[in-house]
Amino acid sequence: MEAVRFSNVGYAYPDRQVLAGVSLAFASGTHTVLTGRNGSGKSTLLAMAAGVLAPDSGTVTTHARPAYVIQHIEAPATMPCTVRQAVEMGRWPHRRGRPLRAADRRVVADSMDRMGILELAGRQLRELSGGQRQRTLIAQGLAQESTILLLDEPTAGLDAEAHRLIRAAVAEELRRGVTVLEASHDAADIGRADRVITFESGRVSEGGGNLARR
Ligand SMILES: Nc1ncnc2c1ncn2[C@@H]1O[C@H](COP(=O)(O)OP(=O)(O)OP(=O)(O)O)[C@@H](O)[C@H]1O
Repeated sequence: MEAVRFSNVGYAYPDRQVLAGVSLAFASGTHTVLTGRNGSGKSTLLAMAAGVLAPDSGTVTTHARPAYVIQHIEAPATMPCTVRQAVEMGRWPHRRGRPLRAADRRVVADSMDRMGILELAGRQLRELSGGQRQRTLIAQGLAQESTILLLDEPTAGLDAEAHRLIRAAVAEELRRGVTVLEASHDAADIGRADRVITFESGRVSEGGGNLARR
């Protein structure tokens, strides 16, 4: 089964072509790390997988509604909202307008626990450090209980404990059959992946990863 497919995808911002002729398919339940220089197009590809950017050419097919976790530096830090409320937003796709139920609250608490932020539940987002905000966004992504998890540099700038929690959460999602696409520059993250895709000058190449080694 396939979770996401890019077919001959091109994308340009007004002053630069970022991706050209990219064709990739991601099998369900696999873990792929997207790597490559700053500005090589990893975030752009994740945004297209999430459906928040449409390709200029080619097609992107996503076989489920993904949970998309942007980097905390991309998120408004001053939004008047507590950590718990931010993670509860992850339940929106399940609620469809109904109030939060006990089962939703359990998922929210479990997601905060997995990111080690239970004790921050009542804090405003503006009162958090960058790493704490990043953990909150990831907890919001986990609370979505999606079958596709898109993570944009989830461990960048985080301490060793946060890094460990995120790796454990990714491993648990993979055990549950979730497909994980993750942009990362981290050698340890890259070493754990089933597939490693390197971005360069609008193109992608494949190499390394446990699938390639099998
Ligand atoms: N909204 C935008 N308008 C114009 N150019 C943009 C925009 N967003 C990104 N870019 C440019 O597109 C290119 C690809 O950006 P992208 O964020 O996809 O790269 P990346 O590989 O994720 O980089 P990083 O490792 O720094 O996160 C970069 O050169 C960037 O400057």
